[in-house]
Amino acid sequence: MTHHDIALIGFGGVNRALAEIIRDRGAALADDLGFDLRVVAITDLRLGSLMQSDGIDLDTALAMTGTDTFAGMPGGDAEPRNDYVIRHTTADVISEATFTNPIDGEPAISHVRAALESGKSVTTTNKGPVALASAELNRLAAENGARFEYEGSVMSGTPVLRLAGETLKGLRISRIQGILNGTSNFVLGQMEAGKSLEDAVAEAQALGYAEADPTADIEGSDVQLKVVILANELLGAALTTADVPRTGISGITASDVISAAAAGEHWKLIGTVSRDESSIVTASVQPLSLGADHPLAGISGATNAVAFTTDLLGTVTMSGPGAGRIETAYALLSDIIAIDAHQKTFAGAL
Ligand SMILES: NC(=O)C1=CN([C@@H]2O[C@H](COP(=O)(O)OP(=O)(O)OC[C@H]3O[C@@H](n4cnc5c(N)ncnc54)[C@H](O)[C@@H]3O)[C@@H](O)[C@H]2O)C=CC1
Ligand SMILES: N[C@@H](CC=O)C(=O)O
Repeated sequence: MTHHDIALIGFGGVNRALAEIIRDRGAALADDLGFDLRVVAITDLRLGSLMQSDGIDLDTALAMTGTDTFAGMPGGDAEPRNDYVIRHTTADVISEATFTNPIDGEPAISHVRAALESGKSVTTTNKGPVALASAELNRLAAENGARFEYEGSVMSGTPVLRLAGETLKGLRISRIQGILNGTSNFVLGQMEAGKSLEDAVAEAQALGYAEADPTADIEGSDVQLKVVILANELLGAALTTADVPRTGISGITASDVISAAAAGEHWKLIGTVSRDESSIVTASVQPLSLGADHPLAGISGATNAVAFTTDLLGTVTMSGPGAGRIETAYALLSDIIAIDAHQKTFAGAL
């Protein structure tokens, strides 16, 4: 049986949900997947840091709230000490799930860099490092014999990056169009049902869908990061957020949404990536009112969907959860499974 020790950097909704999965399903996962998981370090802005190389008691950690602190526990400290913990933990996998910073990706980029420099693999749902530094971080991973995995950075637990990256090979994709933000899609649906934008955002926050600053969801910068990731990962582009014009949904009024619905249409925040005949890739983010015949028109709630326009298959649409604690934690687990599989393949090849 193989073992993976995990360090959780940021102990909010998503990494807590990963800890719950490990606590509640660890034994079943070991039977199914052939490896054991153990959490040996946790850091968080509010709780501080905890390093216990023989495994942290997850019931105790999960019972802690934002007013508690790890200080006073064996291996505990009131400060997160992210860099120290990442470099010195006995974990072989670092799970980075701190706030996404859409401007410069920090401090998450530094967390990922520190992990990879010390030969530890990384799983992350944080869009900043992936959209803003994936070339450097993938290079660093390769140089240090580690893996950088980020399935949950687009469409939460729905495996769009691996699915499209593997199963659409050999097709020419000319367009990727998607509903890529669960919060804004949920909010637009709630507005159709008569709720105010503010009340709908508060509900999305309570459900664990929204960013720490939900402006990123409403004003489109979250989708901007995701279209950069799709363009660069799946179309081999080298876009940055500066290349992607963006308009969010704050200008869409309740009456816009209700009158569109009366005409059989639905407002959606749409991210689009296009590749022309000369392979020039462009991208944008904007709200569009979609007619009922559009493949994305019926996607509701926090569900996300992506329609790929291809030469040999026409349009291929993938949909699934786009936000949520457990759904997103599954993406982290799927990355750990990929890291394990890669290590076993590599060991088998030696
Ligand atoms: N919640 C969701 O549905 C999804 C979230 N994500 C991404 O996953 C990441 C985590 O999301 P959530 O857990 O929902 O967010 P959250 O806001 O619930 O948790 C983030 C945690 O990180 C901690 N933190 C922030 N900066 C830190 C730092 N410098 N050092 C140590 N701890 C720090 C905070 O104290 C908080 O506990 C975010 O980057 C988010 O964009 C991605 C896909 C879906
Ligand atoms: N806040 C985001 C979470 C996933 O990236 C969303 O609502 O889609």
